[in-house]
Amino acid sequence: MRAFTGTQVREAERPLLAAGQGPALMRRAAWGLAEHVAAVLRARGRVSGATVAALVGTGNNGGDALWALAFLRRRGVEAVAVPVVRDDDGAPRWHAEGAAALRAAEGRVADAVPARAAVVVDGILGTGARGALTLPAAARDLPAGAVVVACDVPSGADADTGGVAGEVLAAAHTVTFGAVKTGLLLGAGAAAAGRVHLVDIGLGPHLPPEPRTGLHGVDRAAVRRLHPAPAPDAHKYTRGVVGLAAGSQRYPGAAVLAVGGALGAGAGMAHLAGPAAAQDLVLAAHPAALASADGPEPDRADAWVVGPGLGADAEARARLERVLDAVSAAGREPAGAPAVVVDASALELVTAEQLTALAASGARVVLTPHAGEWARLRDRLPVAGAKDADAGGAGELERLRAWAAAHRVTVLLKGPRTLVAAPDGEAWLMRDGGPALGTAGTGDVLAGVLGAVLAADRARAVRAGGPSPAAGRPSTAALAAAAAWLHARAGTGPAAGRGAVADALPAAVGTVTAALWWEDDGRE
Ligand SMILES: NC(=O)C1=CN([C@@H]2O[C@H](COP(=O)(O)OP(=O)(O)OC[C@H]3O[C@@H](n4cnc5c(N)ncnc54)[C@H](O)[C@@H]3O)[C@@H](O)[C@H]2O)[C@@H](O)CC1
Ligand SMILES: Nc1ncnc2c1ncn2[C@@H]1O[C@H](COP(=O)(O)OP(=O)(O)O)[C@@H](O)[C@H]1O
Repeated sequence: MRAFTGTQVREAERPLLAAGQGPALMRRAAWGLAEHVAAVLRARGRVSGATVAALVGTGNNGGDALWALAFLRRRGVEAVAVPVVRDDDGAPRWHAEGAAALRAAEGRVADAVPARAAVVVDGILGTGARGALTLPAAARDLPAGAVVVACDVPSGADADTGGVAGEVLAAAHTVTFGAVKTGLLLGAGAAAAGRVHLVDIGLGPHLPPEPRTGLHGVDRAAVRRLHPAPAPDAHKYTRGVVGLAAGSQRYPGAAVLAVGGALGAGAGMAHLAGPAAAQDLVLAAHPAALASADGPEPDRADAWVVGPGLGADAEARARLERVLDAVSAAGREPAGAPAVVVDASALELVTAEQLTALAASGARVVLTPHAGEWARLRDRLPVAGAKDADAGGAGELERLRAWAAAHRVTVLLKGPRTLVAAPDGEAWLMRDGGPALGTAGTGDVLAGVLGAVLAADRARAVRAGGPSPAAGRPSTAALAAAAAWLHARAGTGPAAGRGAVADALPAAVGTVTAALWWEDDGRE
């Protein structure tokens, strides 16, 4: 699934409208809307005899709602249209053909939503909305039991950004046309949209094809492609070696969690570079891991994870520098630079110059801040267009894109939903997971999972004859989204265990990864 801004969808519609297909598109959209409303009615009892009211605005969004009422009327529904704008002479200001269709179907017009309405369709505003909305009186006093179904976009939400500048009419369902709008997935718009249903109206061939436009969604099929099962002749080095500069005397546990994440996601080898306290704990928890002061030889690591539990002292800084040196040294070798995950403490330490050097080395670089780390990164390493703080939504996506582009790194922003943006603008949204993951240490596991996914990709590329990120290799942003999906699934599935989620998470990642890789291969 890929989501597009309302503006991109309007662009895609333009040639079809110019070719006179507007009315056909509208009827297709309205038919899909009517189908979903009928499904809501069926779930509540019956369709015929039920009352559906629509709040109808002045534009095509209102036109969709009027046509949908007309279709529903033909299925025995009592269809009531409530115009939200009237001209001085009292005549409703609305889509003339839609109104004619409703009249022909013997629908009614009223000034308020009847108390018996089982469903209220919100056809006030769609992608044509500009600026703040003040809800019309008829939208303020809806019957308590009525289910609100938004037509295309909840009125008041910006279809591009998910921002809500004024008031918004919250819906239980949004039936959207042509493509899912980014404003339905982000920020306040996502909260107001409820469940989103897509109706195909034939816009597909007209939507922008490039990966850097739109917002990609990640699912199981995508993750299977991005993090495939090891080849039958795989061995530990061809599956990917992850080096982890993690854990310190003060925070040794983070090393255990990060190494566990890497092993759970199927790394061929996970090798800790850390102090004795962290080494001991890691080996006690994961006998399969390696642990030493310096980690793998520079030419052995396919990916480095730096940061979990590193701390902020001079030693932490020196450990970060050692990893970055190893990466640039390896970048000069034929196999090319290993990937780097910059997480946790390393996000507080890394400098703009270091990011520039990493980008120049050709390494895949992913920074994994949570909201607090992200705010500090933007303060410490400011970028035009990434600074101003507004509430959530695609404003946030655009800031992420601007920052990623300026520093030429991929950024994975953690939180209740995970957003990934690449320097070229490619962006992914991962909405799996849940509050079960909101405990200390789960981010450390994610860093390890991401290290394993990136290491596997590099090892595959080296085996195939060259690590160049171009030709046929997945994008860094896609790999990061895949890692976030594995982590989220592990955190919410039955394998996650109860209570101390982070401790149980590496094993749960292993269960999810094994199911992803082996479940269809005919073995028990
Ligand atoms: N054009 C077409 O053929 C198609 C249109 N579609 C529908 O058309 C919608 C877009 O229609 P429109 O472009 O007519 O736009 P809208 O119906 O979203 O808005 C119509 C009018 O509302 C007013 N308005 C804008 N912002 C306002 C605010 N903040 N407060 C009060 N009034 C405001 C403006 O006068 C604007 O022109 C889509 O969301 C979709 O529902 C779909 O049926 C697909 C096909
Ligand atoms: N409410 C939530 N819903 C979904 N995912 C969540 C939620 N809260 C936290 N997470 C996920 O859990 C992880 C927490 O990471 P982080 O804040 O870095 O934890 P820590 O630093 O303690 O390891 C992230 O992957 C984040 O996306």
